[in-house]
Amino acid sequence: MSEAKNVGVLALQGDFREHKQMLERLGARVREVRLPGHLEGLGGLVVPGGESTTIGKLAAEYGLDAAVRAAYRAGNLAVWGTCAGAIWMAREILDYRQPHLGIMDIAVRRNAFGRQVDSFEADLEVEGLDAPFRAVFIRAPEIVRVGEGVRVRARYQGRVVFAEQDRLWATAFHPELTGDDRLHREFLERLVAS
Ligand SMILES: NC(=O)CC[C@H](N)C(=O)O
Repeated sequence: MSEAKNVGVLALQGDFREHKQMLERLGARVREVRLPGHLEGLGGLVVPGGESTTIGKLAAEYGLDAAVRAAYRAGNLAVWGTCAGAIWMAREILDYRQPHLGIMDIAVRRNAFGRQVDSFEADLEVEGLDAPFRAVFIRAPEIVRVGEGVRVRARYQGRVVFAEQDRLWATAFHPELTGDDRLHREFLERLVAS
């Protein structure tokens, strides 16, 4: 990468440190975002996995949901939600009422891959990548509906686990937990330099 990109990780709850480390290894300047003011000057924001109800409540309490929505609509923020982060981004969450960002035209079902298997790994064919991506699923959601402007980039057993809409990404899996940094690299490369 020729120039450092300014990117944030939402650091309210969940495994934001793993994302931060991976982004820093790729040469990005990474800021932990806990308050609306921390969004200033960022080209992208990664929302980690964790517990989507907790993330949603804390984000609402600190005014971060409104601030992220505004920054996205102003046209200068890319947002990537992973697992709980993807749930937070979804317009619709099946069966639950919880505060969320709701900017991405998808519907998700939490904990969609069965109670008996809390976590598993799988090699996914991801559109745009030339070799399979080892994906870690931990009590993962499924993307059950995608709107018209949404591109499906990966499925697992026919179910959507990676969706892209404009500057928004939602992955049901955890791309920060293996050494494979191809998606973090692509996310950074696409950001407008700031
Ligand atoms: N690994 C994760 O982020 C799990 C998400 C969690 N099951 C939720 O619904 O919030």
